[in-house]
Amino acid sequence: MRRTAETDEIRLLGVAARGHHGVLEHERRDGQDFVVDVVLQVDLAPAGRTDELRRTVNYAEVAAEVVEVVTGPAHDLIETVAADIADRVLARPLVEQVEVTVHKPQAPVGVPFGDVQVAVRRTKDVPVVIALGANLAGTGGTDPDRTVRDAARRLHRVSGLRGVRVSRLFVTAPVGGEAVVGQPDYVNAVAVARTRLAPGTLLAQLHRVEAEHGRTREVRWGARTLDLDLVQYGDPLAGADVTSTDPELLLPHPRAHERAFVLRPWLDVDPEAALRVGDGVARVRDLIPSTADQPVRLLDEEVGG
Ligand SMILES: Nc1ncnc2c1ncn2[C@@H]1O[C@H](COP(=O)(O)OP(=O)(O)OP(=O)(O)O)[C@@H](O)[C@H]1O
Ligand SMILES: Nc1nc2c(c(=O)[nH]1)N=C(CO)CN2
Repeated sequence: MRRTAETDEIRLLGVAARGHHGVLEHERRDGQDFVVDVVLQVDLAPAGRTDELRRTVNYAEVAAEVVEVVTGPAHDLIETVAADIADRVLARPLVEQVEVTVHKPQAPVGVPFGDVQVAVRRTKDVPVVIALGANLAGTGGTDPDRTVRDAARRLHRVSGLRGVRVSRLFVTAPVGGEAVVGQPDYVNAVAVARTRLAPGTLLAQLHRVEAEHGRTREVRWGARTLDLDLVQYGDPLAGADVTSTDPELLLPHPRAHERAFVLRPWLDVDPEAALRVGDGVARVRDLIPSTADQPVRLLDEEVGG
């Protein structure tokens, strides 16, 4: 079945408020009525499944945001009003695309007219970091390094991901204390990309790729044919990353900052990489020294190229 988020929508129509936007002096002075429609693309399947408000976008909050912009500082153009609203609504993690229409029915047009509207559409485009790992043979006995390479290639075909770049492959000792004793070494890599998908939708796509490679979810920290973790969603240096304490999707990944098997490949693909750690933001290159006790080596070094 086609992913539903591409078709699911919340439509908030006819939000009315008085504002002072306009080029003419009397518009600035007297104000007039503005009417705004907001159409949000949001994957509504999780909310439909659980009946939980936190799994969708609260349209009352969006309406309040619209009124705040319309009644807020005056702009010359309704284009600016529409773009402001669109940017604010799109910053909500679950919103993948937004279309905002601003109507100005009392605009000084000079001739009889029905309505004037501007409509802007904005699509999410967020940097993301995905960690790949494998330490068991896949379906048909595929080696872990082959599985990681295949999965990395597969990421290029995930609808809603673009600009995928993948690190070289690293061989890493299993991390996780007692739980990983006796496990074979892992092959790890990190992919950086941009996405228009909401975090949960992207994670669902990653789970699908894991399943295609024969991943079954059993023991926590158990050996696995393929593990894809969403390490970070958004740019922490711009203060534009999503943080989440939902156990189904913790963001940033709570253990990434202490894992050489994530940090080393990440630095390999992005020397300027930065990660939110608690209240601060650290460069990945500065986090690596404290993981020096975790054995990590380039796979290519091992096979001589
Ligand atoms: N940032 C995240 N990326 C991937 N899965 C996450 C994330 N945050 C929470 N999870 C949840 O963790 C659950 C268990 O995932 P998984 O079995 O891959 O954990 P793990 O790989 O054994 O441990 P770790 O999370 O320490 O790497 C998943 O069902 C998923 O919903
Ligand atoms: N070296 C290494 N150790 C791990 C890894 C991994 O990918 N590489 N993944 C784990 C759980 O996701 C637990 N431990």
